[in-house]
Amino acid sequence: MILRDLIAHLDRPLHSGPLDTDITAVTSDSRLVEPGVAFVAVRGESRDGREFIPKALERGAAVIICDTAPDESHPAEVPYIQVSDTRHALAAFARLLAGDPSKKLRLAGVTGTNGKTTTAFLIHHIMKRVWHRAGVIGTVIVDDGEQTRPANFTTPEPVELNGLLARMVDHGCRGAAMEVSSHGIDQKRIGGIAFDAAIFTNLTQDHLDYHGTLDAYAATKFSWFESLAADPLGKKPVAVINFDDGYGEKLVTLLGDKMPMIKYGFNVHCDFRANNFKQSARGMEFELTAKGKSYLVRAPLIGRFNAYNILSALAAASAMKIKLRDAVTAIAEAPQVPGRMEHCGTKDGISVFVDYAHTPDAVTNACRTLKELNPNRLITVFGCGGDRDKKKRPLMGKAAAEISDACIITSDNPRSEDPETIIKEIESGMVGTRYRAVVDRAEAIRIAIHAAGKGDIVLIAGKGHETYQQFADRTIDFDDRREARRALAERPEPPLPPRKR
Ligand SMILES: CC(=O)N[C@H]1[C@@H](OP(=O)(O)OP(=O)(O)OC[C@H]2O[C@@H](n3ccc(=O)[nH]c3=O)[C@H](O)[C@@H]2O)O[C@H](CO)[C@@H](O)[C@@H]1O[C@H](C)C(=O)N[C@@H](C)C(=O)N[C@H](CCC(=O)O)C(=O)O
Ligand SMILES: Nc1ncnc2c1ncn2[C@@H]1O[C@H](COP(=O)(O)OP(=O)(O)OP(=O)(O)O)[C@@H](O)[C@H]1O
Ligand SMILES: N[C@H](CCC[C@H](N)C(=O)O)C(=O)O
Ligand SMILES: [Mg+2]
Repeated sequence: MILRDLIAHLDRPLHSGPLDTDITAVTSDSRLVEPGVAFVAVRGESRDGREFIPKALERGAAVIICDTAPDESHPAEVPYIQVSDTRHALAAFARLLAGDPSKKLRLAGVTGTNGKTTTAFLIHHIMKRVWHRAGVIGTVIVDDGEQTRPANFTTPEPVELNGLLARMVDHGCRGAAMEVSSHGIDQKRIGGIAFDAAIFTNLTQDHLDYHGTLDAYAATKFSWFESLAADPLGKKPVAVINFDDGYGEKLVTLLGDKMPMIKYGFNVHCDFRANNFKQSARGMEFELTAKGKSYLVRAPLIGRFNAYNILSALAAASAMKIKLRDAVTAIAEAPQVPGRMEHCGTKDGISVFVDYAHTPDAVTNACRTLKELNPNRLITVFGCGGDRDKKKRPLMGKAAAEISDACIITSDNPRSEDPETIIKEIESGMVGTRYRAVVDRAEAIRIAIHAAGKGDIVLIAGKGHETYQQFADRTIDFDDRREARRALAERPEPPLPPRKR
């Protein structure tokens, strides 16, 4: 695309150098620059992209985009564009160079502290059942309609994101579901992406390391809805909001009548309302009241929180013109979301579940759900990630201790931090229950599963689908599900029953 046409989409850019240059791609990483590629110098948290302008020029950058004026040494023959917001420019170039793919798909975005991955999986499943081809982008996998691969980010950077959406269009997908993280909103990774449905699942404590306060975190989430209301980008996006959640209620008030809205939850004021929720170890059912009709929803998922995820998936599907009856039928065969309340086996009357609960609210939900299955005891194994929100550590401890009968505190991904220090911070919130600290996660899992007896449930929380464990100096292969199965298999065989006389 010609540079002149690209910069027409930027907000009052200042420019120098030739504008008839052909631009083939864009990047914010100097290491990926080649001739024909535009380099956007983004100021990050640890590095300032402007440091890498000389490197980008050396590698043949076709244009430099920056938020300050060029220095004197800048070669006159290389165009230089000065903008007020480099992340906005990066997103705009990425989108335009990929052919603005979000406009060619029905796209549902999911934001909120918990439930994004699950909800995106559910919407993707419904879309595939009804439209045959659909894509998904999130924490666990990306599926471009033909190939599935493990994800790098929850919400990818603009070049990867638009490239994925373009491949979905090429592969004949009619729609896609994607997770919208608060980092993704704040860093404008979703800049210019046109959504048909925007879901708000809930907001509870997480990511205070990044956002500072819960209100600032909420404001970031809300800003996505406000921007869709102010500029729907040629679509008529519907906001799908959890109206049982305090922040969801605030969002409803904030949006007023600025955009169409579906409120969901268990309370009587909801447009998509659940009632008569029941669950067993195998799944759940509830009555859905929506659009003046009533439906019996059955799903092979457990946990009242998953009823919320299902409600929002059904509401989003309906907002995207999928017949509610078809969506309800599809949900009855919803897939297992990897590492979300994943049952990893039963032996000697002991059941083991792996769940990605890594926030205080998620730990509460996961523990409560399993307690509702009436185990003899609930034994919870968990830790907290290093280099992430420290304030959630005692709160996760408190949540696990309050509901579980026994806990083993262990390491999650310690990253650059000392695992024992993280464990101490968790311990400071633990009251009431019996617990032990075991730094080695495999050992902690083994101890819990070997100490369990008939009728007990073991919950291994925090790492879900992850297949690695990150330490300061190394990353190892690690999978809670594999460790759980191994520990179950290693349990000694029960003694033979006494001989009949
Ligand atoms: C906190 C955070 O989100 N950080 C992101 C941020 O990093 P940063 O601001 O520190 O960037 P930086 O390393 O200082 O680099 C600045 C710029 O210099 C460029 N650079 C750097 C080196 C070089 O040689 N040449 C060069 O051009 C970089 O490409 C970058 O554009 O910008 C980088 C590039 O744009 C991202 O890769 C990086 O994500 C890091 C890896 C990360 O871990 N992010 C996580 C926290 C994240 O985004 N998570 C959310 C999920 C959260 C959830 O909901 O649970 C997600 O959506 O995945
Ligand atoms: N709607 C919900 N409300 C509260 N807790 C939930 C909800 N859905 C899932 N959870 C809990 O949160 C955990 C993470 O769920 P999920 O992966 O769907 O969320 P996420 O928002 O994608 O998380 P992340 O931001 O880490 O990717 C689950 O394992 C479960 O314990
Ligand atoms: N998206 C979350 C995942 C946390 C998962 C947990 N296992 C950890 O490593 O802290 C984050 O990056 O904060
Ligand atoms: Mg996720």
